[in-house]
Amino acid sequence: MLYKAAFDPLVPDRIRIALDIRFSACSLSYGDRRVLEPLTLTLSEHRIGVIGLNGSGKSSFARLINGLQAPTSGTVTVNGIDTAADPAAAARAVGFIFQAPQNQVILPVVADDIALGLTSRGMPKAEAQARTEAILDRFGIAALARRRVHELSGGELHLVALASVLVTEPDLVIFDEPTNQLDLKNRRRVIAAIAGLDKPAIVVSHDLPLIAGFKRVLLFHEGRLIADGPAEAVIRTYEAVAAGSDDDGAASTKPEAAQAAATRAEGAAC
Ligand SMILES: Nc1ncnc2c1ncn2[C@@H]1O[C@H](COP(=O)(O)OP(=O)(O)OP(=O)(O)O)[C@@H](O)[C@H]1O
Repeated sequence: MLYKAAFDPLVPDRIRIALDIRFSACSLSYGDRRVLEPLTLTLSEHRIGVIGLNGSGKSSFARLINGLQAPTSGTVTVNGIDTAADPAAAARAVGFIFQAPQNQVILPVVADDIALGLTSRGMPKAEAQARTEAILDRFGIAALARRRVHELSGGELHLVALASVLVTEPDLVIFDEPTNQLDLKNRRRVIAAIAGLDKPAIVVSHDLPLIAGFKRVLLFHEGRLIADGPAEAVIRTYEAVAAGSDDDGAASTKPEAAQAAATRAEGAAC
């Protein structure tokens, strides 16, 4: 089988955590450049994939969800939190694993960095240390506790970043290109960690096998959501969009390709 589902169907619905993300006429511009067209949608699935060509607006969309980016117009709420009105609450509710996880590390030693996320929220040091040990155990990376972060491999770093986000018990985790630049072994470790998550996750990725099997995948093209539905149908649409694009990956100069793809996706998403 070409695409293997990262989503674990064995996680029963009843232990899944509720998720309610609402975009209401939300748009985003950088200066006078519009990068996301007005978008209204509700997300509640346990696993949501976000795909699209380079520069299509995927990361911008993801950053709106945890308040890293405020909308230019409209609103985004996550479990009732308005992300622009209360970005600190949004950041607590939504853990974000960046494309380059080394950028989210503050302290040089792994365990100290993970514990910092707890002590900075007022947790006593002893409890923070105990929780840090527990999460390192859970990811099978206890041996990394006293290692220096800058010495870690890419895959180890992703797992440490995931541990540092999950230890704070967010309602939702967003992964921005979690398998980017990983070798096969580390890619598998990261995919297994995502599959084993008992929390909702949004996965932004060019790694199509990673999101295959997700019930909900969003396809962005030139700042527009052009397909929204089960992975298989949306991936087919994406392949059509990519085929209609220029060789250098820039957006297509043939709008009919995207238009045709979008029309097909509408049917698929129903
Ligand atoms: N801080 C910023 N200031 C100005 N323009 C930005 C900024 N961040 C992103 N952009 C632009 O917004 C557009 C969408 O970028 P975004 O990072 O959301 O795309 P993406 O789909 O995640 O791309 P990729 O797959 O390459 O990571 C791009 O044209 C990008 O250059």
